[in-house]
Amino acid sequence: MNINTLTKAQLEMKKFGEINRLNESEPESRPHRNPDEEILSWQLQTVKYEKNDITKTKTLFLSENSHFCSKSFEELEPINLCDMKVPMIHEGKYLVCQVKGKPYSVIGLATPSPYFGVHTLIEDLNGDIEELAMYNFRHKVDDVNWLPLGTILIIKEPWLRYGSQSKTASLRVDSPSDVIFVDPIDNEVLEKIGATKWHDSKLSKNAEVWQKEANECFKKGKYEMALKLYDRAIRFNPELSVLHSNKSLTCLRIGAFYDAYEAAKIGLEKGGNREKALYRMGQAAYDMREWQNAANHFAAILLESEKHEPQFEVADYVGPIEIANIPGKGRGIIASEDIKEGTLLVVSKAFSTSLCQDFLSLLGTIQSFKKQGATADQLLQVTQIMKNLQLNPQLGKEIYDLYAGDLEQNVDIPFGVIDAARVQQISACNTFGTTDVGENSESIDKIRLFVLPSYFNHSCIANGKREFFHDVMVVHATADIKKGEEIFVPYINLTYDFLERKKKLDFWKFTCTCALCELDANDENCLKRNEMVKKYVKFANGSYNLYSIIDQGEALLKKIRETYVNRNELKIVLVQFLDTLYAAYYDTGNKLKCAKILEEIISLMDNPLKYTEKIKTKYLDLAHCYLSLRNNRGYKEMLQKAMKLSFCADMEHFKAIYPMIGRQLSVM
Ligand SMILES: C[S@@+](CC[C@H](N)C(=O)[O-])C[C@H]1O[C@@H](n2cnc3c(N)ncnc32)[C@H](O)[C@@H]1O
Repeated sequence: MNINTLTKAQLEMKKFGEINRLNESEPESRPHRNPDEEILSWQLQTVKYEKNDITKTKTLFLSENSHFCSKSFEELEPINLCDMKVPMIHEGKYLVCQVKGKPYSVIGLATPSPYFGVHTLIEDLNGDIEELAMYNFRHKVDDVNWLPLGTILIIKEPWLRYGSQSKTASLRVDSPSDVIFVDPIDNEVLEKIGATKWHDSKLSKNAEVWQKEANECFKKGKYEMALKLYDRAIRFNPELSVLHSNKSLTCLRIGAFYDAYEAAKIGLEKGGNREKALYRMGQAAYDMREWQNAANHFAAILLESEKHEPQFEVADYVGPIEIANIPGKGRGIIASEDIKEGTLLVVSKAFSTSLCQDFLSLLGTIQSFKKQGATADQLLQVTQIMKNLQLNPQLGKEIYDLYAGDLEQNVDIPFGVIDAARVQQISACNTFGTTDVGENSESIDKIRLFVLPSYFNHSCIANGKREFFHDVMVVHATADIKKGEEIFVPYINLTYDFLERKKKLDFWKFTCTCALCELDANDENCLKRNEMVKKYVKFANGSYNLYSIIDQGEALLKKIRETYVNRNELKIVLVQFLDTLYAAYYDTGNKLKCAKILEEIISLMDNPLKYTEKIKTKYLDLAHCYLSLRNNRGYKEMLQKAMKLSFCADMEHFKAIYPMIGRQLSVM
């Protein structure tokens, strides 16, 4: 290809390829940088950006390899920049440094999902200067204030490599557990790392001064800063109970639940307010998923105080199921006893959620580089998981046990260590786009990671069904299941045809062998049928003539029926087609015809697929039709069926959890 015809993105990819090769070359001594020149040029660049109001977030390509240090700080030896090589991971070493350049944010484009990060300039103990890229530390892309100038860092096993934009060396950190932040007032640590010259002797040694500052930060919602300052105050006066109590509340606000629990407990031991401490411990235990422990604390408050009602939320529930090894599928979930259709199997609160309000228009850049799953919501999910793990390292084991794609399973990751590449894989393999019950099924805008439900394998014809109520997943049995049988949930929407289903499932790298996929794979009419429907849908969408849509639809319906003559079950495409035709008849007001079509759809789907969201609404549509046709018995019967398929005990329950249906019922 002529170089002139290459697009900007292609050129960048080409350059990226060259730099990748460079990063596989033999390590050489790190090129020296002139500290004064580097700092000056960094400052000039920052001024230029600010003056021209250029976005301070840059996008760059990242190589797929990643590194994390599994050793504790005590096991490492110091190293300085002048003794480093490039490209090289300096295993067994740590680098002490201080932030010297105003950071700017970056989005690193990597597979399977991108990383948020910041770029800055650091100085080591000898005064040497290097660039540093730190990924996965914060959730918000444009937030760089957490890394102010002068911050003292210890980087475990520093990784010096050639950057993706230029051939200059820079340090890269992917896993937040590879950096230790040092308080400039903490002489003990500074002495240990030989950095007493950075000790800030002008700072007060009075705990109450720091308590006051921490309280101010807390009031302004700057919780991370508040936490740092409470810790500083505690260093100067560990006996002051209120410091621990305030620290506990701050930890709750940022989601560090185990620390919140410990701090409240210490506050209580040191004579702090009992009710507050019990409440905070209860809240923290709830978030630690220690349901009974949480309930005990709330009950204690209730017993001891008449003033407050305890706050109730759902607890996780595990029905008669267990995790087991399934040949050819890794692990899966099986029934631990005979299960009846409709049984509640799991209630699970999400471990983390990518919140749609965190989407920034800027993240559109990521979507344009989208590969499989490399979407902005994946990125948010990955940073959320890492944040949760960083704040609650106790949760590491259950997360690292989850399926991680091609990465080796059952590796030992030490407590508190974050393996960024693994988290990325876990997020890609186990998070699913979810639609809350009662929401429009088109609005899939949140992805969430659940722990136990991640062990369900997929089947299009499943015997389990999951539903989402905000960050809670509920799974029910949709068929009778025998003890020892595997329980599946569908990962994808069944309105997709065979090829589309196959394509979607390729993302999880397996081929579904359920009855529907087997039938479709061996059905010589499958592709022809799908093509006919696609062509018709295109025509119907582009036509305003209802009667011509119906005429052509009826003609095609005949042909579709013919393609199914040798097949007696799971005629999904016929169902989809009837549904399209139903919509056209609905617009003509022909209720009798509508009822007939809906009756056929329902009879064709009288198998576990009747639980799919779309079919459930067909029962309601039919109820609607029967009502117009003054068939009251039929109306009540269909409502009862829709309610049963929603796993609801009675009509009030049905309306409460499906407000959309409730509204629909009220206009019937
Ligand atoms: C969310 S995990 C499910 C739990 C996983 N099997 C484990 O061992 O932890 C998704 C992965 O499970 C496997 N899987 C799920 N359904 C499968 C199926 N029907 N056949 C084969 N493998 C399947 C695929 O490797 C997929 O990427």
